Amino acid sequence: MKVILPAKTRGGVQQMARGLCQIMGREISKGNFNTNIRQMTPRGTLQLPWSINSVRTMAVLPWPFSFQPRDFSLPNSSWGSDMRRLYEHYNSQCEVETDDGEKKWGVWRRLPSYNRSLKYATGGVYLSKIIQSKARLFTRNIRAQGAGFEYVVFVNKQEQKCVCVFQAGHLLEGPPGHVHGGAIATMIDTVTGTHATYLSGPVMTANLNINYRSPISLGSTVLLTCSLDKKEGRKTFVSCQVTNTDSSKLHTEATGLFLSITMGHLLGG
Ligand SMILES: CCCCCCCCCCCCCCCC(=O)SCCNC(=O)CCNC(=O)[C@H](O)C(C)(C)COP(=O)(O)OP(=O)(O)OC[C@H]1O[C@@H](n2cnc3c(N)ncnc32)[C@H](O)[C@@H]1OP(=O)(O)O
Repeated sequence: MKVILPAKTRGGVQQMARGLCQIMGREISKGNFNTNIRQMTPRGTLQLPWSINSVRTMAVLPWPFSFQPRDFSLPNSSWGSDMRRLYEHYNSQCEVETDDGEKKWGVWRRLPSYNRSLKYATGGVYLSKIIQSKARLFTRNIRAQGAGFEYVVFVNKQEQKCVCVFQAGHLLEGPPGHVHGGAIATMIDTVTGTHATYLSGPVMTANLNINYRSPISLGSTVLLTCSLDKKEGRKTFVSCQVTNTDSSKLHTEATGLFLSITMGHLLGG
């Protein structure tokens, strides 16, 4: 499919490319996306977990990611002790110091939160400024700290695994005193989807199977642990377990199928 971009979307493409690289923990300066993608970091060679061609394909399509100044994945005053302790546990493994004092990436990587601003809807219709400016990632749309979804995602590329530390706020109530099943499903979809995207590039959820084993208390912190089951062509199969913080109690388990898409799919191409 050939996509011809309106001039005003090209800046957004640059922005999206930069956004992708920030998600991967790297910086990219304006204009060097195609030429310097393999040398964009002072820390070493960039190794994207999916093929470079798919990134190039994405880079010529109008799906701009935009980073807001606030990173919702960083600790805030609403985080309880379990949330902070687990954050520190994984965050301390994101960067390690060598014997000669040099800092290197560790096995884990914290993913910053992001807001994506899609300018076009299915059929290539340009979204109104009002819709664009009001659109929020579902899990980040409650402004009050601690009221909704407080979470941070860490990925481990070596083990093709990811963990999410999630503290469920009071606005997520389902059964009295416990978390709504839809809120749990939302987190599972978000984290498995993020993991599949990290491993395979842009995907959409095709299938999600969830078994609820024991309720989650409102206000508590749980761990979502996701692993890659297999990849078959466009299909990425991910499984997920939701447990208490020391993994001794299983709350929920799920499997998901994610299908790789092109941006044309979202634009109705
Ligand atoms: C870049 C780095 C960023 C990292 C940081 C990212 C952060 C990111 C944070 C946000 C994370 C949020 C994550 C939310 C993710 C959603 O919630 S997505 C929203 C919910 N999902 C949807 O709305 C999807 C709606 N469905 C569709 O659009 C289309 O059905 C799909 C899923 C794209 C598939 O359509 P298609 O591409 O036409 O595929 P199709 O030809 O029908 O099927 C292809 C194959 O898949 C199989 N298949 C299709 N559907 C199914 C199914 N349901 N069950 C079993 N098999 C199926 C087919 O049988 C076929 O198999 P084969 O015959 O090839 O063996």
